[in-house]
Amino acid sequence: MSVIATPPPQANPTTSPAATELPPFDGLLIVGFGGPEGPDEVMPFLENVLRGRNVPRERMLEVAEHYYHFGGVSPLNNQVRALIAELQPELRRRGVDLPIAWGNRNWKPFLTDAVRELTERGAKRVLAVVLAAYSSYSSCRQYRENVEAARREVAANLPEGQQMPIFEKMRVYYNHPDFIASNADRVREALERFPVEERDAVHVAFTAHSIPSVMADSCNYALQLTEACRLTAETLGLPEERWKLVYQSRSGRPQDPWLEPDILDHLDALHEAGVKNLIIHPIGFLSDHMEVMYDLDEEAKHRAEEHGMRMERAATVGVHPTFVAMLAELIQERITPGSTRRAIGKYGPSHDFCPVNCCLPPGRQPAPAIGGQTA
Ligand SMILES: CC1=C(CCC(=O)O)c2cc3nc(cc4[nH]c(cc5[nH]c(cc1n2)c(C)c5CCC(=O)O)c(CCC(=O)O)c4C)C(CCC(=O)O)=C3C
Ligand SMILES: [Fe+2]
Repeated sequence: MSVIATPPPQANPTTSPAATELPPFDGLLIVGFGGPEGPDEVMPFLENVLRGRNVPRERMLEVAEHYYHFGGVSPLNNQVRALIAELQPELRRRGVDLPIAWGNRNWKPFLTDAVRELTERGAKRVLAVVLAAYSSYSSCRQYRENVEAARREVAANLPEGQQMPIFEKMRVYYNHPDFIASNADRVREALERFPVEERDAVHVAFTAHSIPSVMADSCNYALQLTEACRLTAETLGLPEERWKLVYQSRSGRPQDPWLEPDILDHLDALHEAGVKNLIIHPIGFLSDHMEVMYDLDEEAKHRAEEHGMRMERAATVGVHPTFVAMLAELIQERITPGSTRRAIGKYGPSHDFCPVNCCLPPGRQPAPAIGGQTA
């Protein structure tokens, strides 16, 4: 365990630079994963995703085929554009009027350009809104490192008279009441596609991106996912024996353990158990991007059909108004010192500043990152 200095008592229970020393937030950075928008972009995008990773070339070529199957276009970038288009007026309605820039880890528009844009606009303190609801190396720390790397790149070529902004990261929100409410709504929408008399027997498989077991051991990813599923099921009145958290989109080398069970194995098990009706809800993702379209709507759908099962895929939260309102609330909360920090369930609101070595897999050198505790 790392030793973390006890923070002073404050509304925000994390160690941060004394708020009085800092300028107010004056910019928002939306941080996404990125996806290709044409066939020529698929391979360079995948090279970016997998640089330095233990993922065999065959897996990369296989995933390239998933993208080509849809014309080489991931829907992800357009989904982020749609989300920002909803978020902007929602923020303005709340009296929050900050410039927004958007940048991705793996593809255009890149983070470095977004950081440069905010810097050129004279931003002094920027809140990074990462489009991921749970903590893990992939979904939290790596984004924090990516923003810091972008910040350094921009800082290295800073025109005279310009100053670099400070960057912080918004907390994860897997247990925010409005995140849970939006997910529950999505499952309900799918449930309504079943005949009324069958609804009481429909099973729900919640899915999330699998990650390597060593990565999972160093973070609360599975714990947070389990809690989000539990809270969503509770909201729906869904008994424990009718839902399960499973994983999808396993990558990596076959010999390395990743989080299980896989959705396809789960479909086999449900079939064995005589289950006829299933909803798959990708609670681990925020939009219906390529891994949802391919791994669920193609692969899992096909497996369900082989088993003679009815499978309905629930939508991700996407631009659900309650989800958009939650993002706006979290932004408002963070830029307004002393705000109430809403969360439900067992764990309370997640930290604003990540502890030292938060989500750091063993053997990985900590790279410089934004949004960490300073004491
Ligand atoms: C936790 C997590 C999230 C959720 C949090 C978040 O949203 O960030 C997520 C999201 C996404 N993952 C995505 C795509 C891919 N992920 C890959 C590979 C990997 N993902 C991982 C984890 C996660 N991934 C990991 C541990 C790897 C192995 C390589 C590594 O250690 O980094 C690969 C490589 C090929 C392969 O699948 O092997 C691709 C193409 C897309 C975009 C889809 C589109 O284009 O529409 C999105 C939103
Ligand atoms: Fe991924």
